[in-house]
Amino acid sequence: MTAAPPTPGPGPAVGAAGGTGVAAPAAIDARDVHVTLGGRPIVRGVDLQVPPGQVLALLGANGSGKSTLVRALLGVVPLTSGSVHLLGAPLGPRVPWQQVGYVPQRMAAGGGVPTTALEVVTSGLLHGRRLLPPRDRRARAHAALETLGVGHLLHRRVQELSGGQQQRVLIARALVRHPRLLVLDEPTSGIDLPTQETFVRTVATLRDTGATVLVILHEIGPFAPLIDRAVVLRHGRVVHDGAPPAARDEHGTAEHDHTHPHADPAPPSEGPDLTLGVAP
Ligand SMILES: Nc1ncnc2c1ncn2[C@@H]1O[C@H](COP(=O)(O)OP(=O)(O)OP(=O)(O)O)[C@@H](O)[C@H]1O
Repeated sequence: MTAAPPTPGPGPAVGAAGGTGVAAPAAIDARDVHVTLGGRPIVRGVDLQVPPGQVLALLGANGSGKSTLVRALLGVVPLTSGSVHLLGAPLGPRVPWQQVGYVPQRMAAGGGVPTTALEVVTSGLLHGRRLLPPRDRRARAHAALETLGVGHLLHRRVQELSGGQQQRVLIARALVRHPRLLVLDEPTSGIDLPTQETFVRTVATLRDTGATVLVILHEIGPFAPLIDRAVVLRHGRVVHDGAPPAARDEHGTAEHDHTHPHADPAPPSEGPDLTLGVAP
């Protein structure tokens, strides 16, 4: 019989939990993930292991496959091949979904149906095994909205709210379940600066509780101090994985990260060929 390999397989333990010597599973463990949509390969062989407590920014030009990758990681779009474990469980019913928060990109908070912020946020307390909200749902929804500075909107119809307010309601819906893994798809895009700063404070608070955060960003912007690691996609492949890329040259201002806003320029080529300036 051979000894266990030193490198972990799918669903590995990657860190020590609380000094007990018991290793905690990776929050995300994706191996050789491929996604084809409409006959076109969109995600092409992505490996991504995210240890518990890490704040990871997923960057890349428009159309590089960021949203598709995240949706595949969460089981929203099917994998063409590869494997994904979340919080130690293979993608599927064994994932503790009540501990996973997801804020999709560009979604109207009410989905066009007249509904209040309370109802939207409370829906974040439901999952496959809980079809009725808990009794303390109102207090929990209010607390989540308060975290984002909009507790006073609890009984307002979301259709009457501004884009930034609706975005805060959607984030509150993800936070109300106290996620161990929070995934945000461009939470700050098109949002006013005060709301962006509120998001950053909220993510910092969540990070301090040991949660893992994966955030798709067009601009690292106000998130910069929080980002432990940046992964850059190009044409569905990882072309950088490490420190956040440094802005440079004509893009060398704090306001302009060169991963944005240019569309993924050339047709897919074989192998990664993007050179990025990386902060030491
Ligand atoms: N359901 C789908 N069917 C076919 N093609 C799709 C589908 N969803 C996305 N695509 C294509 O996949 C590519 C990647 O899209 P995706 O939204 O993942 O990129 P992105 O990096 O998140 O872009 P952006 O920054 O603009 O949001 C695009 O060319 C898009 O048109």
